[in-house]
Parts: sequence; C-alpha cells; structure tokens
Amino acid sequence: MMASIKGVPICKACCATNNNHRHCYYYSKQIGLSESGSRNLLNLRVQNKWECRLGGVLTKTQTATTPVEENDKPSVDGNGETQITEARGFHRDLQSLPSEDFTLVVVFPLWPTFHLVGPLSAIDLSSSLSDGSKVRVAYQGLPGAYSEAAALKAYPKCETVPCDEFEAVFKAVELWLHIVGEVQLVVNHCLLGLPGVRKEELKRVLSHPQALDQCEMTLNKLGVTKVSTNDSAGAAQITAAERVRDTGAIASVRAAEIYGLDVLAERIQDDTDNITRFLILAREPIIPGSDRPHKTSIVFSLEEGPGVLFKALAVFALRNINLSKIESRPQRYRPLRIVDDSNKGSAKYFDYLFYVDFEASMAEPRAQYALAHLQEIAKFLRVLGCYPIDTTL
Ligand SMILES: O=C(O)C(=O)Cc1ccccc1
Repeated sequence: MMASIKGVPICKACCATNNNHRHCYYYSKQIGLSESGSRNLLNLRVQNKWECRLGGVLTKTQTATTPVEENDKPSVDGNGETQITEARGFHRDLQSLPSEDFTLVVVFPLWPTFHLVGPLSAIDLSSSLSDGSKVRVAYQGLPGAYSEAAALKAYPKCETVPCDEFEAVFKAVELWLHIVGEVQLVVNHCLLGLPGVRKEELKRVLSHPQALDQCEMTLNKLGVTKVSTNDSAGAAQITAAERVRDTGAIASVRAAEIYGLDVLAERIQDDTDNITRFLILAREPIIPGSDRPHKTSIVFSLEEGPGVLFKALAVFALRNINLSKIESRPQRYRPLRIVDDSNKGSAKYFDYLFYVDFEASMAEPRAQYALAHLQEIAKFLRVLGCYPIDTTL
C-alpha cells in the first residue's frame, strides 16, 4: 500500500503521506494490497464502508481545504450581459439532497475549458453496470442541458437529476468529491425561438455565458442583446414561458423538443469543432486501473522564487510524463480553508494555484514518484482524481 520516497511513506491509492493519512484500508483491500500492512492506517468506519477523511490531500500539516465564503454571484456579469434565473422546479442544491438521492453529480463550468460531473462513490460504481443502470446523476441545469447529455454519454442508462445550485458542490468538491471520470462532448449550439419566429426578429438571446461566448460571431451578426442564464436548457424554458417573439435561446435540439421551441439555426458556434470537457465527481476516488490510459488531476501552490514553476513541472518531464493541461489561477485574495484533524479550519492565502492534468495513473510508480518529488517543492499539493482518459472523440 505504501511506497516510500526519501523515507516518507506515500499511499498508492490517494498519494497522501503516512504522516497525515489514515483512510486507505478500504482502498488497499480493493487494489489487493495486504491488510496487515495497512491496518495501522485505519481509523474511521462509517456505515459499513471505510471513509476517506483526506480525499487525496497532499500537504505537510493539513488535511482538507475549502474555499472561504465568497459572495460572487453577480446579477450583471463582467461582459455587461444581464443575468436571469430560470423558474425553480427542481432541486435547489446538492447538499440539501439526501445522499441516497444521487450517486453522481454532473457538470458545471469550473474552468473555461471544462465542466464537472459528480459524485459517485466507489461502492456505487461497483454495484452499478457500466451503462449506469443503477446510477443517479445530478447535473446543473434543467432537462436538455448539455451537462445532462454529458451524463448520458458517460452512463447511457443512468437516471439524471436536475439541480440548479452548484455553489455547494464547489465547496463539497474541495472537501470530499473526487474526479473519477471525464467526458468529451461535441456541443452543437442551436438558436431556438417560439414556433413560427424568424431569427431576424430576435432582439435578445438567452443562454449560459459559455454558450453566448462560443456563439459570439453569430450573435453579433444578428445584433441581439445577450442575456446570461444558469444553463442553456433554462434559457429555452424561459423563452417558451415568456412567449415573447423577439426572445430566443441558445440550447440543444433536445431542449427545443422538450420546451416546444423551433430550431431557427443549427451549429451556430464560432468554432465548428466545439468540444467541452466535463468531469465526473464522486465521494470516493476510484481505484485506478492499469488496463487503459489514465489521467491524474492535481492542484498545487508554490513558494515565490526564480524557476519554481520550471522545477515543479520538471518532476513530470524527468519521468517522461505528458501534461495535458496546465492552468494558473490567482488566489491572493481568496483564502483556502485548511481543515485539520480537529476539524477546525484556518484560512490560508496562496498567491497562485496551479491546476495540472498529467497523463499517467496513480497506479504507476513514475506518477507516485513525480508527486512525491513535487511535494518537496510545493507549499500545498492535492490530488483531485485519477481516471480513465475519454478517447471517444
Ligand atoms: O448550459 C448548459 O446546458 C451546460 O451544460 C453548460 C454548458 C454551456 C456551454 C457549453 C457547454 C456546457
């Protein structure tokens, strides 16, 4: 179960060091490692399953992090787009849902390039069929949202659960959700309107901000006002409910069918190959296999100094590990709450957080060694998940 780098044992399942790690009995059993070797790591048993307390946090003294409260939900966004919220007829947020109500949560724009899907536990995964027959998947938005399509691509027979609030999930992700999969989805945006309306009649168009951005050229050509909504299907629903001829929505063909709208134009995005990456989140990490190519997502912060990022990235280059994504986010004014074993949090400021995806599985020694090496350089390091690469596109 434990590898050791420079005398510091690290857990192969979640990469935590022995010092701050006590949850891996459950995983060690699943990956076929000896019970005796890992028994000393165990301290929690919850409802017949071993609970992961650390969630893959790699840090010298801390065990979990969550962003400190922010009130950053403007009603007018930075692009001058107005924001409206669709009618509520579905779950308000994921944390208010009983956990048995869903096994996965799907999708919302976390970073510009991808969306999230979560939470499904290892237990749920093992009891479900690969088509998702027994899986309930929560996603942000109304039926017909692209997030729902992503969920159905990953688990064709899953039951999808619409949700309108992902704020809570953002926080939960930091504490106990793991990335267990990714979905690459071709997103073809359609312009929808009331039956019989021509696109030239439209004066305003509603959609998710990302959809509005991706269709900027078409919308500018039409000379319409852009109005942002929580999700594209919500935009379609509002358009249908308001019954105003000069209002349209950008959403999917399926949304047009569900809300009784006409498709005025198809594939209206600026980039013909419009692919969005969605992530699947779970309460517990999956046991990474070695049967198919895997990817690992991490987040870390660095001390300031010359060449620190170069050194940090070299840990992967030295082991021939390909990076598929690197993104930095300023964090100076947004503290992370670091929670220790006593469950008391303290706010810590990091100047930048680096989000990196690398193409190796945590089951591979080269990935474990790379992370152990990175831990020597990083102020804070956390494994967000290890999951099979979606190669379907
Ligand atoms: O609004 C939706 O339906 C979503 O799922 C978010 C989204 C928006 C634009 C592209 C991909 C996903």
